[in-house]
Amino acid sequence: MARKFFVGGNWKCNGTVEEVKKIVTTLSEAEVPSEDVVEVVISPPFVFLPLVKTLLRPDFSVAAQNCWVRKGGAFTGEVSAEMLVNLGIPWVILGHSERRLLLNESNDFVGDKVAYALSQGLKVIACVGETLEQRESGATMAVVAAQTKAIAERIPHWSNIVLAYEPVWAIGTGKVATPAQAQEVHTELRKWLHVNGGAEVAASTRIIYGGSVNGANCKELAAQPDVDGFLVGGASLKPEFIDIIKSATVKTTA
Ligand SMILES: O=C(CO)COP(=O)(O)O
Repeated sequence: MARKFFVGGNWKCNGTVEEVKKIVTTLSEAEVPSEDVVEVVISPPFVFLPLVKTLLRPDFSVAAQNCWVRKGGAFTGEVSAEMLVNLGIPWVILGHSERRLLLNESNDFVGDKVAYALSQGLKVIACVGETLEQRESGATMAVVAAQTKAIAERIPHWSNIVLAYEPVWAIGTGKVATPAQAQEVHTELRKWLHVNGGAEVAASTRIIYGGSVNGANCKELAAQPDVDGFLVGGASLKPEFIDIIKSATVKTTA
């Protein structure tokens, strides 16, 4: 099954109403490949989700950056999966390294969140990735496999999940993984999916790369056979995000 190229824009904790309107206008005016070629998902902070959803072009969709691990209730400061569904938000990013590391979200906790979000009908961008220390000690695959396993053992199927490989050392550092480094981990992750989920899951699950992706490096990364798209941070706030969306055509012209 062909894997449609996927480009996510993770705005993280950035933006004002004015900036949101400006970025969304830039996106609306851009000429990009059709929905058949690329799936684009924009992820603003919670407070801007309704505004972005209202203003965004209909061929792009929106994602929240997190949600609560179970049904909503007395959990001050949290936003539940049910609320996202109620607002018509189709996607949620879960397990981002900034939450794993800064907010101590464990593999089990992230796995529980992914399972609950899926059970409520959300689609999930599930993030995995190693720190520099882990990479240098040769633990990359063990780390991402453990993170993926904690998700896999809790979910009924992979059909509504995009797996984002985001090496922590490449996030916000300008130090992008080389195309070979990205391809190597993506291949390993696909093998892991094959062994643990079967041939169909391995062939159809999109594995996207995140970490210092920009307009200049996206094409070479996109050309890697197991790179099915990107999760973009800093560059998703800039006009070069459009070039990153356009890198999807590397797959169709290959
Ligand atoms: O964390 C990321 C996307 O989720 C990547 O961030 P940067 O593109 O800013 O490195």
